[in-house]
Amino acid sequence: MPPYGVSIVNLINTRAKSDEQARALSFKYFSTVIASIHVFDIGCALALVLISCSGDSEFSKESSFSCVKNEALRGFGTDNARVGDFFFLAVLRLLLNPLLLYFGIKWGAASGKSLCEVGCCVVAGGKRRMGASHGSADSLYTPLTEAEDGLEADSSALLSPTDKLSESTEENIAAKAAEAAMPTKRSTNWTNPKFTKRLVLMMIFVSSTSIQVYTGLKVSSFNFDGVSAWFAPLMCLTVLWINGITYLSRTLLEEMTRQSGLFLPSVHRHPVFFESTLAFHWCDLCSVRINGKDGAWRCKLCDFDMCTVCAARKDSAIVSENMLRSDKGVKQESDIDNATYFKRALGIAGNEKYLLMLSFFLLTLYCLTSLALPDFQGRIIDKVVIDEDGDYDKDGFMENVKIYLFIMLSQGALSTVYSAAFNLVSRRLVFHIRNTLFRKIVIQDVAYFDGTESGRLISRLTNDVNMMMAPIQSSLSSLLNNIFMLFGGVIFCYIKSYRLSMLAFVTVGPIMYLWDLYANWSKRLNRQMLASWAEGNSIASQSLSHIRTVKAFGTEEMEIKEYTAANKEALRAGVKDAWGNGFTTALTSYLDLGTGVLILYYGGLLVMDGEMSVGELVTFQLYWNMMNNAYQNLQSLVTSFTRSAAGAEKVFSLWDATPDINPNVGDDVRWDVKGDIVLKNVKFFYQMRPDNIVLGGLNLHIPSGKVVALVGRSGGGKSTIINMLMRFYDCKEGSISLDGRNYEGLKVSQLRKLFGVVSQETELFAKTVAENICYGMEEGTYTQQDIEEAAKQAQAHDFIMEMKDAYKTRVGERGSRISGGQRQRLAIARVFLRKPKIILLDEATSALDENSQEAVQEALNLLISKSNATVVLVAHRLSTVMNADKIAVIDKGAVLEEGTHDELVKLGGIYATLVSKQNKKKASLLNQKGADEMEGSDEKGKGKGKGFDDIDSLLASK
Ligand SMILES: Nc1ncnc2c1ncn2[C@@H]1O[C@H](COP(=O)(O)OP(=O)(O)OP(=O)(O)O)[C@@H](O)[C@H]1O
Repeated sequence: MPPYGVSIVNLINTRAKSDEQARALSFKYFSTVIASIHVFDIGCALALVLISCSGDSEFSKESSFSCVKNEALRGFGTDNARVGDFFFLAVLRLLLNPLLLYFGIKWGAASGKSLCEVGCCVVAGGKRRMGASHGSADSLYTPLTEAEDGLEADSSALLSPTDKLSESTEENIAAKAAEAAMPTKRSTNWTNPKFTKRLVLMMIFVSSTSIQVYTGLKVSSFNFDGVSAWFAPLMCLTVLWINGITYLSRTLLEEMTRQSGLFLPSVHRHPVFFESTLAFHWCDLCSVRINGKDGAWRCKLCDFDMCTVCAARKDSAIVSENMLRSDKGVKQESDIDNATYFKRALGIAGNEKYLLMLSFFLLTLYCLTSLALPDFQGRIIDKVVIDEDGDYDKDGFMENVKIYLFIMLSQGALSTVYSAAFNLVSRRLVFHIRNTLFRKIVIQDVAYFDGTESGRLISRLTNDVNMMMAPIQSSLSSLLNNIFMLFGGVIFCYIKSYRLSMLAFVTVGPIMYLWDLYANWSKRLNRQMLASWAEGNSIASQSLSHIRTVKAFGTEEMEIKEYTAANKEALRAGVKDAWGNGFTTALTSYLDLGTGVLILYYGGLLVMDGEMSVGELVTFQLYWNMMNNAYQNLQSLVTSFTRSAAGAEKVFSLWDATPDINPNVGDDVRWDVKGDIVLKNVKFFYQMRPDNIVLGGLNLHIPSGKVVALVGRSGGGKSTIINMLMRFYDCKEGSISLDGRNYEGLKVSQLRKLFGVVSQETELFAKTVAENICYGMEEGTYTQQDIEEAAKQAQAHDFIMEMKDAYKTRVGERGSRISGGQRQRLAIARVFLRKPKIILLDEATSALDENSQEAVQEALNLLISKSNATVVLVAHRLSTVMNADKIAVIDKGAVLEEGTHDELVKLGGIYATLVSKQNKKKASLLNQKGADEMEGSDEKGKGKGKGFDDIDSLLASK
């Protein structure tokens, strides 16, 4: 039995929109079914009494009412031919069960208030608060980054979007949440809800097991001679009703008395439940490790954890990581329940429908052969037993052996073909899903990647797809197989001997109950164990990836100690679980074995009485085992299926998500682009930091063919302007136009082809130098000579030729095998090769040392002078911007000054101050250098010239 079982209640919970609704739904469904079963139960018992009454000549003379009354009172003790006790016990169940449930729910309910009661719903309120949605009507957005009245209505909405999200509740919800979810103190008095609940659960278990044992024994020893043929099935049904009522009542009680869950539809699709022991996990919203002392919220259906801090934050739904977001905000993930998942998965499998149908057909045949086998095994045994005439039926024996052999061989062949067919379907599906999903990920907006870790995306491509495919790959076939075996097993058991079945079924309830108890306990331990392993892995991977630092600091022993401690924690939980598992296995095995012994003992008696043959007894045993195994397999399959649906939810959400900046939507860029760009009243903030308004109404004209330099304080928004020019993001307000055409109306895949970019940190691929230079160019549009020419212009050819494999040298992941300056020159070579209309240089030399800077700067100067392109240059040194056609001083998201160098110096503003500071600094450095030279010290002056024209340090100096 899997420790992470998913119950019917969990599935019902996913349909609710609040905790109260979840319980109300569970109550409605469960109580209706329980009440119906009670009606059937009483009906069955009454039918037994009536049949017994009408068939008895002694009673038929009496009035029907007194006949029923008398019959209902008889049957206990030695009166084995009467069924009044069945009626009496059914009435007892009808009275006792609701009473126990009532007390259990009333006094066993967890005392903590629901989170919504204490105000945590403010987090969930994203959806509730915001009615309007972005974009098109069919958009799935939960419009979290937008205030209710829209950005246009009020610029303050843009300036502090999170303020708009806050409602009056500013209390410390985390503390309240924890308090609400804290289990009540341990005590064993009657007022303790936990104790009361356990007591009631125990009473339900004991009462139902005793009634079941009594019923089983009664049926097995009942004298069926001369009674109606309806007696047997009606009595058998009684056992089914008892088991049903017990299981449903227990589940209902657990659900109605559990701690309150939390529904945060804007953060996670399923309800989450507080777990005080959840440690070593990582919060899925902030990626911070969960502190063991605080506990956390956990989804029972999928692997989603949320720390108490995130649960308390009112902006969790806006800035949380790993949410499905596009340029305009967080999108709501698709709501995929088991049925939808199944339909969609089959929809994808639609291309393979013939193969799939063939697999199902073969599987059905396989199941039928499996169900036929035990019967023939029994027949063969019967043929080797001496019959009444003291003979063996040799012919019959041979015939049955032949049929058995034939069925076995066909079964083998069928299983080979159907599993091969299923395998084929699943492999083709995985191929299709992976390709489509990668495509879907790559086309997402840059905003999506801002809030997602690449590791998660890789996991989505691998783990989530695998998890989602698991049922189709293997479970689907075994699901059908086991359903067949379960129902077939039960039916054949009853056909072979309902008396034996009745007796054997007595043990099913207790076995299920014990496994249930163990599963709940083991679940906690297993989570602890997995979390400790994850912790160990994290320690190992961190120390191995930073092995030089570990060695330099001599912290090998410390790392080993931490790693061992995490593993020790896992071992501790593992040992506990092993004991628990051993104990439960022993107990349930005894019950299982007990059932086996019971079957053999009572079956033996039936054989001796001539009621069944030896072969039939063996057949019964085989069907019983078949049914038992199928039941256990189904338990884990349902869980795996539900978990797959949870994995599929993420995959399908991404599958369905269309980016707001769709690369292939918009007008073609067909005209002869001049490169004249106008930014008009552009307002912008990044989604992950909506409180930080980066551009607050920026206006800037970038004339075609000119060099425009952006200067200003770090964090002022210069790189953001470059991002906006590349249309990585759209403006929240205002507009950008290219040659008079609105950016947002243009096809972005074509727009981006107009640009050549050299950024602060050049990202190279783990490919060869040549492949990196021509990255993104269509084959046939360039030659090797073009690549080399571009490299020469970018001052990269010499260092490339110095490498052993020259242009075929592989540069390593992110270009790690070459220096920063060399990487930049390859980036410049890319631009030379592409010959773009617009060149964006975003502090291309800032991450380099003095020597590399010079070489790269030279290459850049050449690039600027040779190309007729429009150039936007973000610079951190005054010397690089002085020759620009236009200099714009950017600070706090606005253009403070603009003009040529001379104009700005004349203006006497910030830029002029920078220039005069630079001049002073230069003079003082020269003086210092002169003094040093006179003192004969070379060392003192070293490095002081560095950054004398660095804009940031000039702005910082007084
Ligand atoms: N992806 C992002 N998500 C959230 N905030 C961001 C992101 N990128 C930048 N910021 C923030 O936006 C503001 C402007 O950043 P930007 O990189 O545009 O400044 P900059 O002027 O280019 O600075 P620098 O000269 O240091 O590169 C900063 O406050 C920065 O912290």
